[in-house]
Amino acid sequence: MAAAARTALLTPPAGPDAEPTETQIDIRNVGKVYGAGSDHPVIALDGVTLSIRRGEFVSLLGPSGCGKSTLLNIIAGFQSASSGQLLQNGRPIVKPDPSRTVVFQDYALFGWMTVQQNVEFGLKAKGLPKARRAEIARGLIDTVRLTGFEDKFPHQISGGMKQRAAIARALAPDPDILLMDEPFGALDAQTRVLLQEEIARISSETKKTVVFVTHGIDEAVFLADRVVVMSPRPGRVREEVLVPLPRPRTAEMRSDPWFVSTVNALWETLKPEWQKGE
Ligand SMILES: Nc1ncnc2c1ncn2[C@@H]1O[C@H](COP(=O)(O)OP(=O)(O)OP(=O)(O)O)[C@@H](O)[C@H]1O
Repeated sequence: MAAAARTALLTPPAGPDAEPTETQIDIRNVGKVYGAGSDHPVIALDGVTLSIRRGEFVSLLGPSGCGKSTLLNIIAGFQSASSGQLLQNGRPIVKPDPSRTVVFQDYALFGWMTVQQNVEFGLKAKGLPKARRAEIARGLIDTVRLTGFEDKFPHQISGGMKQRAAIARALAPDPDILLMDEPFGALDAQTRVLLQEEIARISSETKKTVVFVTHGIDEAVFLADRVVVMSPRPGRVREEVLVPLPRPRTAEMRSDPWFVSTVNALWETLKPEWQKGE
């Protein structure tokens, strides 16, 4: 992307509608080496520094293998960084925690549980009485527009519905941070667009902090307040694009001139790397 355009896009929103500025996730100079000490160590991340504000929707965009999932797993607490520091509200992230939940590409629903039971599962750790769990789960099932499918098992519903159920389950513990790893990657193009609109709506309504990993440039821009573009491996933050589109995001915004030109500019920047990674 041209430097002038990038500078313009990086101008923060100001005035009464400006987003709150409280840092929720602070990633400081994080590196990750797989197989350190082996003959073939893989440097997945190198010096990643990123601050994410409470309530912000950040898309992590980059070519295959640049370390997006690694970074997400480190934020989740599933993996540890090899170097650097990761803080949530000023405290080190050392293990998984219900304040950060994850939605994966492959849904990760329990096949032997109904939609309702899957969503309730996310509430078990809270120690709530059964009736209250059922009530909260019904509300979340309604939020993701799955009412009427509570008693279906995962094999009885479509991929898009499975992902809606997985989103409801991830929202169940009322996390501060929702981490999404290519959540729509396995869905057909139409379902993907519909679910993008749903997650845009849900994230606006619930005001969660969202970190969304994707290869999809238009998806990254459509959903995010900020697109963080990563370099090819070893992954570093290569550029950041602030998205000035208002919320709630609507389908028409995909034809907004700013949206179209930004997606095109990002594609021109990333195309050579995508081609190399093919
Ligand atoms: N457990 C592991 N052991 C060794 N290398 C790994 C491991 N996990 C990931 N890697 C390597 O680290 C690099 C980053 O992987 P990662 O999955 O984080 O990238 P990504 O950007 O999410 O890729 P994709 O978009 O294809 O999912 C890749 O080269 C990958 O092969």
